[in-house]
Amino acid sequence: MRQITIITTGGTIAMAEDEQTGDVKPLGSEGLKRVLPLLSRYGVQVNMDHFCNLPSPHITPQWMHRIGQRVIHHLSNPDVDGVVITHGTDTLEETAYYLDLTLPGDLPVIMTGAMRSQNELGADGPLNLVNAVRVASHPRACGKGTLVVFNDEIHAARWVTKTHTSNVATFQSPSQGPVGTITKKDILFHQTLDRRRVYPLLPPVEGVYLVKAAAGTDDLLIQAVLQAKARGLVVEALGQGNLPPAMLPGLKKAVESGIPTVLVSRCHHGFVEDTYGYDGGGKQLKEWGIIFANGLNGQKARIQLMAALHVSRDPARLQTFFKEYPHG
Ligand SMILES: NC(=O)C[C@H](N)C(=O)O
Repeated sequence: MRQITIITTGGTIAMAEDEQTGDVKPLGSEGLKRVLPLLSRYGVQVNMDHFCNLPSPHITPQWMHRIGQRVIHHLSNPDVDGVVITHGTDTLEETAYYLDLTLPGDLPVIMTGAMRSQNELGADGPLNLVNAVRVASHPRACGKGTLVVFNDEIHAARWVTKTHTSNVATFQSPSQGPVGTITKKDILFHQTLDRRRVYPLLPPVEGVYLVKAAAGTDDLLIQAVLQAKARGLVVEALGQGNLPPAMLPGLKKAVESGIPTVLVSRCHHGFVEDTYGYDGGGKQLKEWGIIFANGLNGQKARIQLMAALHVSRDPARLQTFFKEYPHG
């Protein structure tokens, strides 16, 4: 029998709907135990660690670090073959990516959750949990970094994102597609994944801000970031990595005052590049020393910067980190 530990952290998978009001509220993960006997047919034995019970908008980077330490604690037990983490879906991709960047070792670490709470019609938590445990106990899940199992699909932490507010097929990897599929009888991996960089498992550096560009936006929010003496800045730019000119004065000041600044695109596919030579175009931003992230979305680039700042604050070095671990 393979042995898998489930670490529960909360989210809708640990919630129930109030029959009077319809509000969905935290309940606890005890109800999930009901599905565990199903797993013996797959030759898996499961232990549960009820670690915390938070809606995922309450998960902070500090919590991500605590979850990472908990994973290491369980994986250091030689009898444990893999870990499943249940988590709210709203910030699941950020925790998954943090763990992907920081956890050493090759044993499977699988994250899952639910879009419908435990007593809602068509609740997806039980199936997602059983599937996640099946993947965690599969030898081919080793060495792939943190994976997200949801709605019969397996996604890489580096590519997956929440795409729908309520649909059970919310987790998608827009640029690459899923890395695997779960059928009733089988687990099929159809993409290879290699991990390139592992940052130290330290509490993520606080004070890294994410600012989004839109048509005509100015530098008001960047000025606030400057005043806050931020440790880092991620700017979600337009298209291939271009900004409205009114954002530039604050941005230039941020770069000149040594705040490591990372550029991503608000597009779901593709890379930011120094293509355009007009005012605010990517060429100018590259010349200023802004770090270009390869196909990462804004929230994940922020997580990577929070982890990478433990290793270096030098924009040129950080640029190599963001390049050598491509995501698009
Ligand atoms: N489906 C969910 O888990 C959403 C919930 N708001 C959470 O992230 O905790």
